[in-house]
Amino acid sequence: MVRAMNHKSRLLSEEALTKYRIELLVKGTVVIGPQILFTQDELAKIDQLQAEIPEEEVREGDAGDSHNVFVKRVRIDPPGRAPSNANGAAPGQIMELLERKDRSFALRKILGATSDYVIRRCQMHRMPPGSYVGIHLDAASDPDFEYSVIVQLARDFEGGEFVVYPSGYEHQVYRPPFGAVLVTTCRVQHEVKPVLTGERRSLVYFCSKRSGANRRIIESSTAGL
Ligand SMILES: O=C(O)CCC(=O)C(=O)O
Ligand SMILES: [Fe+2]
Repeated sequence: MVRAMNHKSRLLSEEALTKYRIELLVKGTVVIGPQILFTQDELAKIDQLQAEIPEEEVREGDAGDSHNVFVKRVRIDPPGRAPSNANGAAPGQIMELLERKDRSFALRKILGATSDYVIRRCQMHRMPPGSYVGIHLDAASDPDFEYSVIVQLARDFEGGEFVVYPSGYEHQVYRPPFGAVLVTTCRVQHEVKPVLTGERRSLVYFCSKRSGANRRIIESSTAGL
């Protein structure tokens, strides 16, 4: 029994993982409920570590899209360079927590990979009232981004819905609760609606099968020739 467990996720049954996998394939987005991928203790640890990371205000996205959000960088993925953890001890500790074996195994199954995905970029968002993230495509930041994983870190806020716009389908509106994890493909446009009251906070990471330099600059310079 114990031996069999070694090859499985301790977080979820094979059946549950398959159910999430299918929903992600069919809809492009899936929400994994609270207390499944992250325990309360892990969320508290992330909260404690993030206090040490400096915050910047971001008003423009990588593709000129409009945002209004406070960002803490955990792992950066600059064009033309390989991803690296942001300075200081806390980013490395958050990455270590995200990459724990059971969680990586469960995510790999949900994302449908035979080998581990790498986390190319990771950041935390704080959105007081009036903040929003305009419509954008995550793959515009890095063409190798495949899935974004968004952990909900706040309980009390209104607005801030996550809206996806699959081409040829009705848009979908998500309001995941505290501790839930929303996984979405980086090839579908989406936005975060303005926060109305309270404060929305999230931890966002972008997964890819490729670990080399961000190919964004190379692609755009080729396009310009
Ligand atoms: O904070 C979030 O919920 C995700 C925002 C987003 O779409 C992004 O960072 O690409
Ligand atoms: Fe996004």
